[in-house]
Amino acid sequence: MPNSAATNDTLLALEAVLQARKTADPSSSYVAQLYDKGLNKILEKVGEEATETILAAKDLTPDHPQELVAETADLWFHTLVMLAHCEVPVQAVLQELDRRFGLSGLTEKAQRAERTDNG
Ligand SMILES: N=c1c2ncn([C@@H]3O[C@H](COP(=O)(O)OP(=O)(O)OP(=O)(O)O)[C@@H](O)[C@H]3O)c2ncn1[C@@H]1O[C@H](COP(=O)(O)O)[C@@H](O)[C@H]1O
Repeated sequence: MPNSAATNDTLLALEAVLQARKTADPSSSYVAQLYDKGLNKILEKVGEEATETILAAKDLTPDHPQELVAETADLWFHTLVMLAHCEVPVQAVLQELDRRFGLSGLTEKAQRAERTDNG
């Protein structure tokens, strides 16, 4: 089973913090401020960070990867806030990636088309 314990531990520890922030005072927490502003604001941030990640990748020079690393971290962080707000566990996404692991995207796409054809 493909699994990076360090990566999963970090994501799951962060998820626990994001859950705890649901009862935090917005004046003391960026995450609580996002929850307070609601889903549209969270989605706006996900879109903004996705755009910034794309721009960082386009401007990437091999000896300076840090900007792309930082923007990708911002994007992942805001998607985790989105999942927490929507009550979707991070574990469900990790399990879905594990389920897909080793399955070619082309094979999966063909299976999807077959399922659609069969109603
Ligand atoms: N990983 C992060 C993290 N990554 C990015 N950010 C914040 O996300 C924001 C995104 O950057 P922007 O420049 O777009 O922010 P901004 O201009 O203030 O945003 P807007 O006013 O435009 O909405 C910044 O304020 C970053 O500090 C994060 N804030 C929090 N975390 C984690 O979440 C935990 C809880 O945070 P708090 O709820 O603030 O305690 C922290 O301990 C961290 O582990």
